[in-house]
Amino acid sequence: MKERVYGVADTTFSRVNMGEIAINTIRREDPEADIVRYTVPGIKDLPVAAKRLIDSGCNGVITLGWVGKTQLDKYSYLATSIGLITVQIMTSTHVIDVTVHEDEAEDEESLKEIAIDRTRKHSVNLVRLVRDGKNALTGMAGKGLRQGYRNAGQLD
Ligand SMILES: Cc1nc2c(=O)[nH]c(=O)nc-2n(C[C@H](O)[C@H](O)[C@H](O)CO)c1C
Repeated sequence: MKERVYGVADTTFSRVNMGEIAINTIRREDPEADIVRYTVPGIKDLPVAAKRLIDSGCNGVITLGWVGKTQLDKYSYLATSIGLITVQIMTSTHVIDVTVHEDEAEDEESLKEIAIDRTRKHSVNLVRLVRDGKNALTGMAGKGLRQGYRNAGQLD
Protein backbone atom coordinates (compact mmCIF):
# COMPACT_ATOMS: atom_id res chain seq x y z
CA MET A 1 0.00 0.00 0.00
CA LYS A 2 1.16 3.56 -0.76
CA GLU A 3 2.12 6.07 1.93
CA ARG A 4 -1.26 7.82 1.67
CA VAL A 5 -4.64 6.35 0.85
CA TYR A 6 -7.79 8.38 0.23
CA GLY A 7 -11.29 6.97 0.43
CA VAL A 8 -14.04 8.20 -1.89
CA ALA A 9 -17.60 7.21 -0.95
CA ASP A 10 -20.43 8.10 -3.30
CA THR A 11 -24.03 7.15 -4.00
CA THR A 12 -26.18 5.91 -6.83
CA PHE A 13 -28.84 8.43 -5.69
CA SER A 14 -26.64 11.33 -6.82
CA ARG A 15 -27.45 12.89 -10.19
CA VAL A 16 -23.83 13.83 -10.88
CA ASN A 17 -20.89 11.42 -10.89
CA MET A 18 -19.16 13.21 -8.05
CA GLY A 19 -17.06 10.13 -7.22
CA GLU A 20 -15.31 10.33 -10.56
CA ILE A 21 -14.71 14.07 -10.17
CA ALA A 22 -13.24 13.56 -6.70
CA ILE A 23 -10.95 10.76 -7.88
CA ASN A 24 -9.64 12.82 -10.80
CA THR A 25 -9.01 15.80 -8.53
CA ILE A 26 -7.27 13.80 -5.80
CA ARG A 27 -5.14 12.01 -8.40
CA ARG A 28 -4.04 15.35 -9.86
CA GLU A 29 -3.28 16.85 -6.43
CA ASP A 30 -1.50 13.82 -4.97
CA PRO A 31 -0.35 11.51 -7.79
CA GLU A 32 1.65 9.32 -5.38
CA ALA A 33 -1.37 8.28 -3.34
CA ASP A 34 -3.80 5.39 -3.61
CA ILE A 35 -7.54 6.00 -3.90
CA VAL A 36 -10.24 3.53 -2.88
CA ARG A 37 -13.81 4.04 -4.04
CA TYR A 38 -16.93 2.72 -2.31
CA THR A 39 -20.35 3.30 -3.89
CA VAL A 40 -23.54 2.85 -1.85
CA PRO A 41 -27.22 3.38 -2.67
CA GLY A 42 -27.85 6.56 -0.66
CA ILE A 43 -26.62 9.03 1.91
CA LYS A 44 -27.65 7.01 4.97
CA ASP A 45 -25.26 4.28 3.80
CA LEU A 46 -22.31 6.69 3.71
CA PRO A 47 -21.31 6.58 7.42
CA VAL A 48 -20.58 2.84 7.38
CA ALA A 49 -18.85 3.15 4.00
CA ALA A 50 -16.60 5.86 5.44
CA LYS A 51 -15.91 3.78 8.56
CA ARG A 52 -15.04 0.71 6.52
CA LEU A 53 -12.74 2.74 4.26
CA ILE A 54 -10.90 4.06 7.32
CA ASP A 55 -10.78 0.59 8.91
CA SER A 56 -9.19 -0.72 5.72
CA GLY A 57 -6.40 1.87 5.88
CA CYS A 58 -7.63 5.14 4.32
CA ASN A 59 -6.02 8.21 5.89
CA GLY A 60 -9.00 10.41 5.02
CA VAL A 61 -12.33 10.06 3.28
CA ILE A 62 -14.54 12.28 1.15
CA THR A 63 -18.24 11.43 1.05
CA LEU A 64 -20.36 12.63 -1.83
CA GLY A 65 -24.05 12.86 -1.09
CA TRP A 66 -27.11 14.19 -2.88
CA VAL A 67 -30.15 15.22 -0.86
CA GLY A 68 -33.61 15.29 -2.42
CA LYS A 69 -36.15 18.08 -1.96
CA THR A 70 -38.58 16.52 0.51
CA GLN A 71 -38.62 16.88 4.27
CA LEU A 72 -37.89 13.16 4.58
CA ASP A 73 -34.77 13.65 2.44
CA LYS A 74 -33.65 16.50 4.69
CA TYR A 75 -34.17 14.42 7.84
CA SER A 76 -32.19 11.64 6.14
CA TYR A 77 -29.35 14.09 5.64
CA LEU A 78 -29.45 15.16 9.29
CA ALA A 79 -29.12 11.51 10.33
CA THR A 80 -26.30 11.04 7.83
CA SER A 81 -24.47 14.10 9.05
CA ILE A 82 -24.61 12.92 12.66
CA GLY A 83 -23.36 9.53 11.49
CA LEU A 84 -20.45 11.04 9.59
CA ILE A 85 -19.43 13.26 12.49
CA THR A 86 -19.58 10.21 14.77
CA VAL A 87 -17.27 8.32 12.41
CA GLN A 88 -14.79 11.19 12.50
CA ILE A 89 -14.77 11.30 16.28
CA MET A 90 -14.56 7.51 16.62
CA THR A 91 -11.65 7.24 14.21
CA SER A 92 -9.90 10.63 14.62
CA THR A 93 -9.92 10.82 10.85
CA HIS A 94 -11.26 13.50 8.53
CA VAL A 95 -14.42 12.62 6.66
CA ILE A 96 -15.15 15.56 4.39
CA ASP A 97 -18.90 15.63 3.87
CA VAL A 98 -19.70 16.98 0.41
CA THR A 99 -23.43 17.27 0.01
CA VAL A 100 -25.53 18.79 -2.74
CA HIS A 101 -29.09 19.71 -1.79
CA GLU A 102 -31.41 19.41 -4.74
CA ASP A 103 -33.20 22.66 -3.84
CA GLU A 104 -29.99 24.72 -3.84
CA ALA A 105 -30.53 25.82 -7.43
CA GLU A 106 -33.46 26.54 -9.71
CA ASP A 107 -32.18 24.70 -12.77
CA GLU A 108 -30.31 21.48 -13.41
CA GLU A 109 -27.28 23.11 -15.06
CA SER A 110 -26.64 25.27 -11.96
CA LEU A 111 -27.08 22.23 -9.73
CA LYS A 112 -24.48 20.36 -11.77
CA GLU A 113 -22.06 23.29 -11.53
CA ILE A 114 -22.51 23.40 -7.74
CA ALA A 115 -21.84 19.65 -7.50
CA ILE A 116 -18.68 19.85 -9.61
CA ASP A 117 -17.24 22.93 -7.90
CA ARG A 118 -18.01 21.66 -4.38
CA THR A 119 -16.55 18.24 -5.10
CA ARG A 120 -13.35 19.63 -6.63
CA LYS A 121 -12.70 22.21 -3.91
CA HIS A 122 -13.35 19.79 -1.06
CA SER A 123 -11.21 17.11 -2.72
CA VAL A 124 -8.33 19.59 -2.63
CA ASN A 125 -9.16 20.37 1.01
CA LEU A 126 -9.00 16.66 1.85
CA VAL A 127 -5.59 16.24 0.21
CA ARG A 128 -4.21 19.26 2.04
CA LEU A 129 -5.46 18.05 5.42
CA VAL A 130 -4.31 14.47 4.94
CA ARG A 131 -0.96 15.11 3.26
CA ASP A 132 0.05 18.45 4.76
CA GLY A 133 -1.57 18.40 8.19
CA LYS A 134 -3.54 20.65 10.50
CA ASN A 135 -2.06 23.97 9.36
CA ALA A 136 -2.34 23.30 5.64
CA LEU A 137 -5.45 25.49 5.37
CA THR A 138 -4.38 28.12 7.89
CA GLY A 139 -3.19 30.53 5.20
CA MET A 140 -6.76 30.58 3.87
CA ALA A 141 -8.44 31.08 7.26
CA GLY A 142 -11.02 33.87 7.34
CA LYS A 143 -11.00 34.35 3.57
CA GLY A 144 -14.69 33.51 3.11
CA LEU A 145 -14.01 30.54 0.88
CA ARG A 146 -17.07 28.74 -0.48
CA GLN A 147 -17.54 25.38 -2.12
CA GLY A 148 -20.19 25.26 -4.80
CA TYR A 149 -20.30 29.03 -5.12
CA ARG A 150 -17.96 31.95 -5.68
CA ASN A 151 -15.99 32.87 -2.59
CA ALA A 152 -17.73 35.33 -0.26
CA GLY A 153 -14.44 37.08 0.52
CA GLN A 154 -12.89 38.42 3.68
CA LEU A 155 -14.43 41.34 5.59
CA ASP A 156 -11.88 44.11 6.10
C1 LIG B 1 -35.71 9.51 1.97
C2 LIG B 1 -34.37 9.27 1.38
N1 LIG B 1 -33.73 10.34 0.85
C3 LIG B 1 -32.49 10.16 0.33
C4 LIG B 1 -31.76 11.27 -0.20
O1 LIG B 1 -32.22 12.41 -0.24
N2 LIG B 1 -30.53 11.03 -0.70
C5 LIG B 1 -29.96 9.79 -0.71
O2 LIG B 1 -28.82 9.65 -1.17
N3 LIG B 1 -30.63 8.73 -0.19
C6 LIG B 1 -31.86 8.89 0.30
N4 LIG B 1 -32.55 7.83 0.82
C7 LIG B 1 -31.92 6.48 0.74
C8 LIG B 1 -31.09 6.16 2.00
O3 LIG B 1 -30.01 7.07 2.11
C9 LIG B 1 -30.51 4.73 1.98
O4 LIG B 1 -29.82 4.50 0.79
C10 LIG B 1 -31.58 3.67 2.11
O5 LIG B 1 -32.40 3.92 3.22
C11 LIG B 1 -30.97 2.25 2.21
O6 LIG B 1 -30.17 2.14 3.39
C12 LIG B 1 -33.79 8.00 1.37
C13 LIG B 1 -34.52 6.83 1.95
